[in-house]
Amino acid sequence: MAGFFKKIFSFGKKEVVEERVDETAPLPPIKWDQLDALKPEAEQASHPPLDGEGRHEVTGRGDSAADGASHPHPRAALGTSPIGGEVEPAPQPAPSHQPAPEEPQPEPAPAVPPTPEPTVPPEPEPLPGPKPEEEPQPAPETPEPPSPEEVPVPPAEPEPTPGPAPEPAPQEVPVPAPAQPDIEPSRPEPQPEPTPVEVPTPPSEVPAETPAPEIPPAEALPPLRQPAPVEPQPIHAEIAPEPEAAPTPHPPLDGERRHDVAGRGDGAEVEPALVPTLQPAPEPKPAAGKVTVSKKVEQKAEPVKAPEPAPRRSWFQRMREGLARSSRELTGNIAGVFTKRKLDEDTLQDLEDVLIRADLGVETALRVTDSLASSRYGRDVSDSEVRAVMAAEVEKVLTPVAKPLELDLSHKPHVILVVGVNGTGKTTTIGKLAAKLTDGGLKVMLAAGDTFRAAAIEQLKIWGERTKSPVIATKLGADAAGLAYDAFEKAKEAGSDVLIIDTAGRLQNKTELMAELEKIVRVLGKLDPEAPHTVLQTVDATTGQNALNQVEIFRNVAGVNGLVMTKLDGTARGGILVAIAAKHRLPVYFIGVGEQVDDLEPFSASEFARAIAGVA
Ligand SMILES: Nc1nc2c(ncn2[C@@H]2O[C@H](COP(=O)(O)OP(=O)(O)OP(=O)(O)O)[C@@H](O)[C@H]2O)c(=O)[nH]1
Repeated sequence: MAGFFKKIFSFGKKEVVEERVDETAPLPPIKWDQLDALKPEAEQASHPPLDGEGRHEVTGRGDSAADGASHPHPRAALGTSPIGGEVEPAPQPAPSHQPAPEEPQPEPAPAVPPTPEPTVPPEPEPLPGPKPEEEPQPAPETPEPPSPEEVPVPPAEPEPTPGPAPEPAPQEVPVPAPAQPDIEPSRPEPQPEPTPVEVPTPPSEVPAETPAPEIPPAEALPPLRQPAPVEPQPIHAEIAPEPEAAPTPHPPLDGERRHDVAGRGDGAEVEPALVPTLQPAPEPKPAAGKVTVSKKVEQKAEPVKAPEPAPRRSWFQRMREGLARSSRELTGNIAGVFTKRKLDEDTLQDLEDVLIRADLGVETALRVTDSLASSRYGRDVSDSEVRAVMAAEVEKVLTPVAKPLELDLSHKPHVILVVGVNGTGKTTTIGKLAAKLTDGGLKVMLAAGDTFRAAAIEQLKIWGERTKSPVIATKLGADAAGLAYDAFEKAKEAGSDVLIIDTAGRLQNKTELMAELEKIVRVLGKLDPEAPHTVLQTVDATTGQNALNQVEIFRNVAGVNGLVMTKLDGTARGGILVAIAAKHRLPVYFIGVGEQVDDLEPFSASEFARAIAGVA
């Protein structure tokens, strides 16, 4: 018996060792009788062999299918190393397990976000750490990618598996293509390509997995799964910078990190957004440029005020324009005389007539013709040569009278008595002169001595306001001499530098005029024997030859010692000034070429002579 048992036991071992080959051979002769008797014992004997490793392998295979649940755990725990190498020979069980891991795979795709989330906190470190840990999972899955290719086997199994993990795997599993979709869900577009599908999956990850293509295609599968984890990594890397951007506040949170990150990103973005919003606020500050617009508008308004600049033309320009009529008439007549004609007695006589008609006076006309005859008699002479000679001779006449007005401020005040015919511009000239003096820092007082005309009083008050000069006035028709006396005293009391006295200019009663002017001079002399220190006569250039008589009268009655030629603008009779200067030899201090305050300029003999002669 003992020997029999030994044989059987040893036989059994042989069978076990030799497996099926030995079993086929011996089965026909012996087995049935002995085995039937031995069966219970064999079963009893089977328990002891449990310790043997060989049964483990067998049972292990048989149990593996039944144990399903238990195996998945060890696989998950064991990782790829044991199973991975053996799995190839036993693919079926592996797929059963694979679907389970596959399920996690589809899950990883959705779950991927969580994986990155945990990885997020340790961005640099966790990345390497989680990779090896996750790799075991992808490793079992790595066979899966071939399984999708081999899918025919797994599809039946994945269907049962759908029970455990129904959602993604089952529907996708039935067809190998769906298995790909399993991968695809995590990576959508690559699906159309079968194995390349995996490649396409990496392409999304390509940047990180570029090394994977270097690995042979068989291994490409594992890298494919790795890329899946890798993908989140780059994502983390990408996300990482964001949290870095706004890391400080929320440091730790894993899953929330992304949320936080997103939140941070949002927050961080929000802050910058706020900042830019704040910046736009400062930008509007530069947008203060808008303010400039309003300023421009103001500037536009200003030019509206600037119509006055028109009279800003230079004095000489204004004088030339003012004498234009006089010059045109004169030069035109001269040209008519000397067109293709030699200088002879007739031409000289014609020229003399032209100059006299231009109010230059006989004396000045003779000076010009004499000058031409002495140098150019019997020669062809152009009108320009004639005008040049005329300008030179006129200048010679005017130069002695072209003197600046000098005020002796040793007299307090320096009294200026302004006389002239009505309407020649006395009051206006007083206002212009007061403006010059006050602008020069002198203290000026005005006296409204024309008591016969109310408008003259009011007009002087206006000029007083413009020039900030006090105006001494009395009731209409009052004694002009009495007013002059009072104004002189007040000017002394006020410490005025200059007192300017306006007077009436009635010529219809020469006796009354002379009596009044003499009285004013006499009264002023009581306060200062030398007053009035300056007696200015305004001469209206438009009056022509009458100006010569006016200067004659006022010079005799009031002791005029200086002239102001007014209204030279727009008259054709400016030559009268030359005639007056030649006859009376009185200083011409100023000439008036307009009604504005600055239309009073010192007289220049040269400029006036060239202007009236039409010489540039
Ligand atoms: N175009 C021009 N007009 C002038 C000039 N000077 C004065 N006028 C004008 O001539 C007019 C008479 O000027 P007034 O200053 O009142 O003359 P006035 O001699 O004081 O006259 P009465 O007060 O009546 O004695 C006014 O309309 C002045 O604006 C000038 O140089 N050129």
